[in-house]
Amino acid sequence: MLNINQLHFSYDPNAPAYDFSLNVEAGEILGISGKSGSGKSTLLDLITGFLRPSSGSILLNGEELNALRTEHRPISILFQKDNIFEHLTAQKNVELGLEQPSGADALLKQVDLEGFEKSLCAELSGGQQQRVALARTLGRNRPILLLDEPFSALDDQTADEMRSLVRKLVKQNDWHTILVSHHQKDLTELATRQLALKEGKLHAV
Ligand SMILES: Nc1ncnc2c1ncn2[C@@H]1O[C@H](COP(=O)(O)OP(=O)(O)OP(=O)(O)O)[C@@H](O)[C@H]1O
Repeated sequence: MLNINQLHFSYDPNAPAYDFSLNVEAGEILGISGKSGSGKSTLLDLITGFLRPSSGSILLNGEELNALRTEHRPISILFQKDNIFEHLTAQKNVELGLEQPSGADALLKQVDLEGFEKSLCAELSGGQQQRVALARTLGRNRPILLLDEPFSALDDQTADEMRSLVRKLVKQNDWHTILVSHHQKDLTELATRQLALKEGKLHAV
């Protein structure tokens, strides 16, 4: 279980204060909606450690993550774009996430990219690029997955396919997943539970 308890943060003393509390079970996708500027990126940055809270805790299965530097937190992130190195092949991108460089092809197969191992990522479609990023996520297999508008740059059909794939992988790997999105379809079709971010706090939907 991922527990975020009263994570308190403010950009400066005169700015609005954020106070975040949430829980995510293994294999669950918590959807977070919120208007532009409501603080969705701020929440994700606090979880990854790019921002430091003034108080509160982040616990994964009882273990405190606050003290860990960003690169040591057991977290993968999938953004809308720029998740991969376009000048490298699909295989190389996946290998970057692995401790030993074997196994990338099997991971690419799991995201239906068999036959694209040697393709330059710059030549792949947006959906295929997201699949490469997911293969790398699979290879690292970190227990927390943050999805930041991950399907917004994709056409409807590709976004549908990606939602199915992500749903399957989260379940298979028991990732504690938080999805932030403006897109109602992402939230209704992917999230197992939803919260709305308003005025610095999370509310039940
Ligand atoms: N580095 C910063 N310094 C001061 N204020 C900031 C900083 N970054 C963000 N903010 C402010 O904090 C608020 C929340 O920003 P945040 O980027 O978290 O919103 P968001 O919900 O992710 O928005 P969007 O959906 O547009 O990406 C906004 O009012 C923003 O202007």
